[in-house]
Amino acid sequence: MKSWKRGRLLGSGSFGQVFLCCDMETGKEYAMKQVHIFSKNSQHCSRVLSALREEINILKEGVKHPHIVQYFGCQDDGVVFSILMEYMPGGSVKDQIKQYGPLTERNTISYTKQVLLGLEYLHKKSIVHRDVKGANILRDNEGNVKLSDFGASKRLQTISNSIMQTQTGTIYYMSPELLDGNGYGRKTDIWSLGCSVVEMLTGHPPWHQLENFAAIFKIVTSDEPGYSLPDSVSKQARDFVSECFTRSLERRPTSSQLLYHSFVTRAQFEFDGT
Ligand SMILES: Nc1ncnc2c1ncn2[C@@H]1O[C@H](COP(=O)(O)OP(=O)(O)OP(=O)(O)O)[C@@H](O)[C@H]1O
Repeated sequence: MKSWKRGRLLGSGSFGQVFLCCDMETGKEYAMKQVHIFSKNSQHCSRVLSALREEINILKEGVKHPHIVQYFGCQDDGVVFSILMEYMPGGSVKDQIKQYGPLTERNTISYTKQVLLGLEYLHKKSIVHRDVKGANILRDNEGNVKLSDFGASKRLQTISNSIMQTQTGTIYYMSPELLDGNGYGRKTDIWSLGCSVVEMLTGHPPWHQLENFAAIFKIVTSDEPGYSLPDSVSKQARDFVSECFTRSLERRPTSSQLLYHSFVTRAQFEFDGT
């Protein structure tokens, strides 16, 4: 990564910043996520760093899909850990909502289908994304989206010394089983996808009006997540979201099953008149 030059700041997250950067040999642009390393001399931190390097090398070689942001490598100089990845010029779906407001149903269908294809690919490889949300669905300039920030991001949190380390905002996308201490599984991503579809259609995930602690309580104890979709939203969309919010893990559908849901399959003929 010798010939890289760092460009403008693309955005900041809970524990790092993402910069545009350019390979001066080829002129190709990439995104570089940088995290300041906390207590780099501690044994724990160096263990996490080497696990992170290993993980990114595996992701770089073994995870390639049109709806997954590609990792290209990583480096650290003892102070900053940098991950080089595919540049998505449209920013995130969260950025889109911030700038233009909630998405139309048609746009939501298109993004949801693409995210499902990415999730199906990851899940078939036994990879759980763990952080599906609008901020991690990145856009090109032509209506295509890709999932970013999987796997490695939890380790980045461990090595980071960011004052924003508490992942504010992420709690709203977490499933009841995760908050109950039963860990992550593929079905957890499906719950978070449901939250992301609510975010696309309304601008916010369920329970967004509550503080973190109150939101956790509601997610764990309520039969139905707290959201209300606009009147114009179709029955298919409502049914898709409530399927994602099935509390029983066995009954909650998989990404492959959801790809056959009428919400995503009807897009072509209903909207394009074909
Ligand atoms: N590959 C990329 N291409 C273009 N922009 C990106 C890319 N990755 C991230 N960004 C921009 O940088 C912002 C910060 O990304 P980052 O992954 O650090 O945090 P986040 O996912 O928004 O939040 P959190 O860290 O809480 O999960 C994103 O919201 C997006 O606008």
